[in-house]
Amino acid sequence: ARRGGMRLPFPPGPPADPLIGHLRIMPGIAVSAEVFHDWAKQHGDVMSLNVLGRRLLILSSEEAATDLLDKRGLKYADRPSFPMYERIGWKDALPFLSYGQYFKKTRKMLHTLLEREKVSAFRPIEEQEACVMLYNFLNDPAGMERHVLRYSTAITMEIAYGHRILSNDDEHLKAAERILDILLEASQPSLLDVSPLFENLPAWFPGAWFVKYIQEIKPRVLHDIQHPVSVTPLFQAAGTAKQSFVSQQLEDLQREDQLTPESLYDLTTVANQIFGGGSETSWHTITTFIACMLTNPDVQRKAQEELDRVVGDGRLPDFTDRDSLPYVECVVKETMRWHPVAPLGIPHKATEDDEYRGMSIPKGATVIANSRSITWDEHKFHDPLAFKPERFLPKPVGAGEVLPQGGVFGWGRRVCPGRHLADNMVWIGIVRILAVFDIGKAKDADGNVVEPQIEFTTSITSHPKPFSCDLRPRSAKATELIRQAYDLHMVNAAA
Ligand code: HEM
Repeated sequence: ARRGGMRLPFPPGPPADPLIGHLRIMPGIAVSAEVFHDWAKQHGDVMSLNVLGRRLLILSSEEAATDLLDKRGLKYADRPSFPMYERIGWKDALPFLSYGQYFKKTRKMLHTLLEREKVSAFRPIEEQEACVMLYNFLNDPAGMERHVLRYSTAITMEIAYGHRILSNDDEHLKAAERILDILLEASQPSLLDVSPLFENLPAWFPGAWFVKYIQEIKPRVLHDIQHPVSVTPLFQAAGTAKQSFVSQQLEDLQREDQLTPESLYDLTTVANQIFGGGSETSWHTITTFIACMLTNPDVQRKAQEELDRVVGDGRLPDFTDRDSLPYVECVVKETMRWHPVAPLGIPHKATEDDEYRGMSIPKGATVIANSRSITWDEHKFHDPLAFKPERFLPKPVGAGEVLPQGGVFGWGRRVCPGRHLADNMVWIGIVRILAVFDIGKAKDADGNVVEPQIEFTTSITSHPKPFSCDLRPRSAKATELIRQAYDLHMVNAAA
């Protein structure tokens, strides 16, 4: 961009090499959010990097991200290309789609299902699956990770496909778990980031690991996308299909005589976003919450005091209690602030030249809003690294701080379409765990307390590395409640 004949400067950044730019100092994806956060302290909340001639913009404040990605949403609605994700079978997955007709079509299909007013219809599924999670915690506390994964996967599977997960061995749980591994593996830098021409390298060529990887993983990925839809007509024919996004869409298409290979493909792709987008993210959030309770026992106690006071011990909390549980609400927010599921969000791309605060943003620049900086902004949050839910309570009881929604769910035209569903899934899961379980430190075989080490595995999303904890029902009454709720669920499941 130019002003008065003068070329505007690019936003500042760390010193660059004249030829390869910042390539040499670019951090790996696992630590990018932290490194960019540090750089921003020196170079400001709008930084730019040059990687082999490509411009990368890092926004490190809510203001900058809102000004560009929200207020000028159309200019930043595009995505850069994700060469590996596109080649392993996710080329039409909404998070990675370029802005255009197909994006608009699939986003609308998803939006229609997930609007704020519509998602309350899924509450019974969420409440039920929360009961299953509690029951699994009771019987197999060491398997906590898998039980949370089952919780989030079961909800999205039922909403998307009408498939009810009734066993810990259900194959869709493996598919959901696989997404975490694939996101990690396929986000490693590869020659494809430099040029698509490398796609044609022979698999034995040095550095061409991705050729074999794509060959191996793509059939798996495509199977995971197509399989749940391909079996739906069988369930429909047998009369056992539950109402779902897919069954509803299939019925509509059949009635309107619009069921074609293309419309079936679109439907399959969109349904996979509910499953792929929803199960991973809620799984990470609830596991992160458990890690935070382990390391912040005072917070846990305070939330439980509120629950005991408002709900008592005679029943499990449900959605009607939400407004009466302000501290629990803050715990959920603080979990999302303290460690956002997507530390760098998902990158956007500038579709035209732009200018901001007297600096030039060139067309084609990749634009990242660093959630880590935005939710740890010391101008907005006192003691930002500490886990302090009361920061969100109004003054004078709390600090009156506000959670930047964008730092959790993203921005503008690419804002997470599943955020209202996610909000419900995460809240009911967390509140029910708090109501009936004490999350404490585990003991080793010799009876010594294991001090928790909470670390994260990070690619585009971030998940706590395995940690041990002691999940203990809060009372005999709590155990009874869990059993009763589960029995009721099984009766309903059989119906
Ligand atoms: C705690 C749970 C969740 C978190 C923290 C989360 C976070 C995000 C973020 C940060 C983005 C990127 C936004 C941007 O580019 O600016 C995103 C996109 C997306 N999310 Fe979520 N999400 C969650 C749950 C869900 C659920 C439940 C679904 C589906 C049912 C979902 C589906 C999607 C899809 C399809 C996109 C891509 C949208 C696009 O590119 O236009 N997410 N999410």
